[in-house]
Amino acid sequence: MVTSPEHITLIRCPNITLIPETPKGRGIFATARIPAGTVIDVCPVLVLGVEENREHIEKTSLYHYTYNWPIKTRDGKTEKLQAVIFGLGSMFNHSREQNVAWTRDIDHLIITYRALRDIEVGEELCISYGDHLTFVDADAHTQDKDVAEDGIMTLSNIQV
Ligand SMILES: C[S@@+](CC[C@H](N)C(=O)[O-])C[C@H]1O[C@@H](n2cnc3c(N)ncnc32)[C@H](O)[C@@H]1O
Repeated sequence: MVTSPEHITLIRCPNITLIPETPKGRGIFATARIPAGTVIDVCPVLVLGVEENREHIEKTSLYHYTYNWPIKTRDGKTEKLQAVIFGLGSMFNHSREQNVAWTRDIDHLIITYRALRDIEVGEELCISYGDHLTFVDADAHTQDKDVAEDGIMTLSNIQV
C-alpha cells in the first residue's frame, strides 16, 4: 500500500456486502472467504474541532458514529477529539469477538480496517467498541450492566 503525504492508496475488499436489516441494523457481511490480514477498507476521516463537536455534532445521531481521535498538541499533550469516518468505517457493528481490527493513521487522516482472522462466507464483519457499550448488545443474552440508561450507543467509547 502506498501512503505518503501526496498519495494514499484506497483499498476496499470486494468480498463484502451491506445487509440493510439485521438485529444490529445495517451490517457488513462476507460474500466470499476473506483471508486473515486482508485490508477491508481504507477510510478517510474528518476531524472535528472541540467546539464544532460540542455545538453541532454531539446533539445529533451523527455523534454516535464518531470515533475518538487523539491528537498531539504543541505542548506535547494528547487531546481527544472526535472524527467522522467516511467509507464503510461507520458501518461496522460491534462484537466482543471482533474479526476486524482498525488502525488510525493520525498523520494521513485515515483508518485502515483489516481482517483479524480468516472470515468465512456469510459471517458479519465486526469491530469491538470496547467494554462500555451504551446500547444493548444484540449478541448478548442478557442486558449488559454497562448499558447506559438512555440506551444510546457511542463509538466514542472505543478503546484500542
Ligand atoms: C456505527 S453504527 C453501525 C451501523 C449501524 N448498524 C447502522 O445501521 O447504521 C452503530 C450502531 O449500530 C448498532 N449496533 C452496533 N453493534 C451492535 C450490537 N452488537 N448490538 C446491537 N446493535 C448494534 C447500534 O444501534 C449502534 O448505535
